[in-house]
Amino acid sequence: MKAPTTPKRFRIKSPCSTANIGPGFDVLGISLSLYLVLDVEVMTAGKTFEMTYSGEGAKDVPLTPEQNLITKAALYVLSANGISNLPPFLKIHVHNPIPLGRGLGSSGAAVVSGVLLGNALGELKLSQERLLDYCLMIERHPDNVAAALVGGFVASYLSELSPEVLKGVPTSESLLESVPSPNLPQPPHGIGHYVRLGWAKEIKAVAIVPQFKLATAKARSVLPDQYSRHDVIFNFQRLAVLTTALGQSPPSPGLIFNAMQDKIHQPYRKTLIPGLPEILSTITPEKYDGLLGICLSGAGPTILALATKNFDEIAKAAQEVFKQHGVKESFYKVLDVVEDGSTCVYL
Ligand SMILES: Nc1ncnc2c1ncn2[C@@H]1O[C@H](COP(=O)(O)OP(=O)(O)O)[C@@H](O)[C@H]1O
Ligand SMILES: N[C@@H](CCOP(=O)(O)O)C(=O)O
Repeated sequence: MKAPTTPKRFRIKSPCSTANIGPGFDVLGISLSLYLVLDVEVMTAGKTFEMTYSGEGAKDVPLTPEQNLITKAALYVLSANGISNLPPFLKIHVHNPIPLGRGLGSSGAAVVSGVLLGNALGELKLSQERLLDYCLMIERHPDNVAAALVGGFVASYLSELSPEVLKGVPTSESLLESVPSPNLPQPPHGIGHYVRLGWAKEIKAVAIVPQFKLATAKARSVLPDQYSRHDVIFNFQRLAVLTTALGQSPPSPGLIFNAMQDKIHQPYRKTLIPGLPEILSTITPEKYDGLLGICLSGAGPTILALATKNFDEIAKAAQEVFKQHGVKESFYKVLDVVEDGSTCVYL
């Protein structure tokens, strides 16, 4: 890629997200008010590549284009569109307040912002649907990336791809490993489908974040390949009710608390998250006025409580159970559901 004739500056913002919301494993996602921000300068001359980083992960996240998830996603989008490298004089500052490996969609935000970065650097003008296809080539479950890209409370599914189409689709890992090769395969069209659901404005998300990481890949590896009909129906019934119940004002704690129960992922992940069964069974709307429901945020270990009041009391109760189970350090954030999704704004 050549340097532009005039310098360009833009800012990309991608929100964090909480996925699953109990029964909606790999289906539901909500974007929340904590944003990964990229400040990008494409210069006509000067220093070659410079990436700086502040916030969560500053000590661990690699800052070379071939290793960093954000730039790898951008390089993939560029390569799939016939552009084999980044512009020669590029400066990126990343500010990341999203804790890594905690179930708040840090990788989803990194992937979405990287795909937007590739789109902007290559001046590709991809549609939102096509951007989602690119995100899904990298992060194969749609819940976090769909919510981070479009914003709000989102339900999504993936197309079933025919064996012929699937033959040309590399695994996410091999795709990222082959970055930055030229002419990587484009994603099939229309892999991801989503709908935005109603959200009652008075509901806030309390994220109780223990001070240990759990990689999503590890938390997915403990899940079984097959489920009983009973457990699948259990989740379907609750999922259908939950998608509407969270949009009703005033929200019903009785309906929502029960509709946030799950038999597909949380029971299997309890071995990875000390105190999880006790948190889910003892922190109830009967004991905590304003609580609507409580579940694992994404793959964990963060706990998500949906509530209309008493946020601090609810969060402290979860922290106390973590402490009793040996998780001494944790913090919490009271977050808003944000509707605007990811943005790229020229400065
Ligand atoms: N801002 C970022 N920049 C680069 N890589 C990131 C960033 N955020 C997350 N990642 C990558 O994603 C990994 C965490 O992803 P994952 O295990 O799915 O947890 P999470 O629930 O936070 O998405 C990190 O270890 C890191 O490799
Ligand atoms: N549906 C996924 C969601 C993972 O979310 P993350 O924020 O933990 O990456 C899962 O439960 O595995």
